[in-house]
Amino acid sequence: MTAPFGSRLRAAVDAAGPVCVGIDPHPYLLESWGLPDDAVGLREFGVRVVEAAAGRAGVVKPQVAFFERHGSAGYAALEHVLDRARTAGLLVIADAKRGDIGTTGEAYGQAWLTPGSPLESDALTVNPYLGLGSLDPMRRLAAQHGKGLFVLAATSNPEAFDTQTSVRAADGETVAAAIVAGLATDAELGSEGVVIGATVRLADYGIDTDDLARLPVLAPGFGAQGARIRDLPDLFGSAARNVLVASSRGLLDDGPDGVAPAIDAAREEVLSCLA
Ligand SMILES: O=c1ccn([C@@H]2O[C@H](COP(=O)(O)O)[C@@H](O)[C@H]2O)c(=O)[nH]1
Repeated sequence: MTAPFGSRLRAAVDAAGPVCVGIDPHPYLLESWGLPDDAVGLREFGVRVVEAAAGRAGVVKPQVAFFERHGSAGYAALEHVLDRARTAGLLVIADAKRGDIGTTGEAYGQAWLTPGSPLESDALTVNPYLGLGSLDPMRRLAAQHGKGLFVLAATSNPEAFDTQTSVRAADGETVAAAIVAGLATDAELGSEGVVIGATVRLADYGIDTDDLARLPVLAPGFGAQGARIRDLPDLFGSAARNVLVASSRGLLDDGPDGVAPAIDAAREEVLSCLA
């Protein structure tokens, strides 16, 4: 029986640190890495990031969209990268932001969260804006298979602000805070987590750091989007130890030989600011 995702995440972070390495093969990165913008280039790019991340970070996060650009060949490349990452002992969060009505959502869960599926990952980013309840089939599948979900709550992109800070009821709770409140907190570190951009201020969303005490927090926005690792304690307070410090371009921009040093530097900076 596989251990729950939350426990596996805690163990991975304790062993290798809280940096979550994005695998985002942007066309400009493929070119600067000397790789073709095709399935061969995607596969090589992903494998090089995995090799740099193994032992230096606990978690990688492939951005599915960049693989999807190349259709079925891109998906074959992604399957290879997922397998290499999991074989290397890295936890994989597939950043696909899936969400749909329940029956279709169940099929997404089967694709990404079922053991033996070609796209099997350890966790998946999911979109609750068709209603948190629409995620129930995926939540059941994740729990059944020891997988994780990261539910979009307060995303790093500025244009999400109005929707996610909307007050939905007389009690003044925001949409984002309601999503956080709706997640399972049945373990010291649960298997249902949230996506909260490192570019946002929790107070604007009515989210208290205590609300995050038992939730893994996937925090994109470090690096290229402007968030700074040294601000982690100010951004997340008492929940900072639950945060996966996610960065893609910031770790990838210096070319294939720059990835390992960039991960090392990020990990050291996180550990020193949390010490
Ligand atoms: O709120 C969110 C949710 C997901 N992302 C994703 O993270 C990476 C960020 O890439 P950078 O190069 O570090 O900016 C990317 O895959 C996004 O789709 C996010 O940025 N914000």
